[in-house]
Amino acid sequence: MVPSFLTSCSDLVKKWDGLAGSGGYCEVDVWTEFQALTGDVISRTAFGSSFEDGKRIFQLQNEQAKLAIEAARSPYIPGFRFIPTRKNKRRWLLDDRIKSMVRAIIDRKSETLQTEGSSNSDDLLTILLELSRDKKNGISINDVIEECKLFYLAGQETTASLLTWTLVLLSMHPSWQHMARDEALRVCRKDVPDLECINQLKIVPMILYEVLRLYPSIVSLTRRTENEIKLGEFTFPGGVDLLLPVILIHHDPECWGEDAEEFNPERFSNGISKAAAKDGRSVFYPFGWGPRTCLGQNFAMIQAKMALTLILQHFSFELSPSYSHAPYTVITLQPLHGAHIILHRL
Ligand code: HEM
Repeated sequence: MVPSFLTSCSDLVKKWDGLAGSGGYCEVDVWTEFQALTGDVISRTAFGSSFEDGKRIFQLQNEQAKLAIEAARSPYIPGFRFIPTRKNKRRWLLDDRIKSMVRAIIDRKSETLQTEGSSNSDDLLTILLELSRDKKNGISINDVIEECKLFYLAGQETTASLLTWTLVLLSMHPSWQHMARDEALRVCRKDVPDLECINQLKIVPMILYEVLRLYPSIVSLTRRTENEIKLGEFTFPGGVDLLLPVILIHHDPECWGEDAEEFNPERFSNGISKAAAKDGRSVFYPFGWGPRTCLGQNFAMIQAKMALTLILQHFSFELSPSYSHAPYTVITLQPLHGAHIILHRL
């Protein structure tokens, strides 16, 4: 996992270095750049050597998700989704293509597993295929396909959103940018960061938590009551959909104090539980909570720390004059007009 992170993050820094050219600076839309980075990382982790094919699948999935959101936002007409309109036909075609491409990767991988065994690969697909071989407790090939798709949907944009808002906020708060860079250079020097040095960072994770508090990638969670349940002073019958407004709780002065709207990573200096007026663990939900909590939170945090450390080691950055602050939600919290940042090579 970590080598995949490093390969992808180092490629990004090299690309930016090239763009900076002899002038030593360049402007990039980090929202687009980080989506490509996190897609690359997940594709490598999920599909190993087939990661280029995986990326093509993910592009099709993106298009499919956009069409699904458009449909969900249109007035509901029963049965309309079965009518062969241009967009519906495109959705069906995308579904077929994605499934057949994933199936082709799976077939190739199964063949390699049969001839070479699994000792050389630790990608998600190999692990899932090993599970699907267990006839008694195993999962079906359809489950394998769905898991690969979910892994990408859940992990790509969320992590890109975290990294994007981090660069935006560190541009708005240069003193925290300096502190983070000092730490990155002190702990990891100019070396390629490994897991050991990443784990020694204190300020970088404080910053990432504060970004997730103010700009949670997923702004609300839903739950359905199974049976009658009492929550605080309210009693809900079974079958009720509840919405947990993560972003509102994260901005509530009763939980976080009068400076709840301010970017102050210091509040996380003694860990999550001490960050809020109440126990931080009960008012901080960037990765959800309970049995359905995010499976990829460690994956996301290691990737974000590694990417941020590499960027801090090589560049200082500021907002472009063309940047306009407009967070909006399409599944994840994203910048409506992109996030244009000027990078200066150090
Ligand atoms: C900053 C990055 C991320 C954020 C903020 C985030 C946030 C979340 C949230 C809020 C949930 C819903 C939890 C709930 O309902 O209680 C979730 C679920 C999930 N996440 Fe993440 N996630 C991130 C990255 C990732 C990554 C990188 C992966 C995979 C590599 C991933 C895989 C999943 C999966 C599989 C679920 C579904 C768990 C289930 O329903 O049982 N996430 N995530």
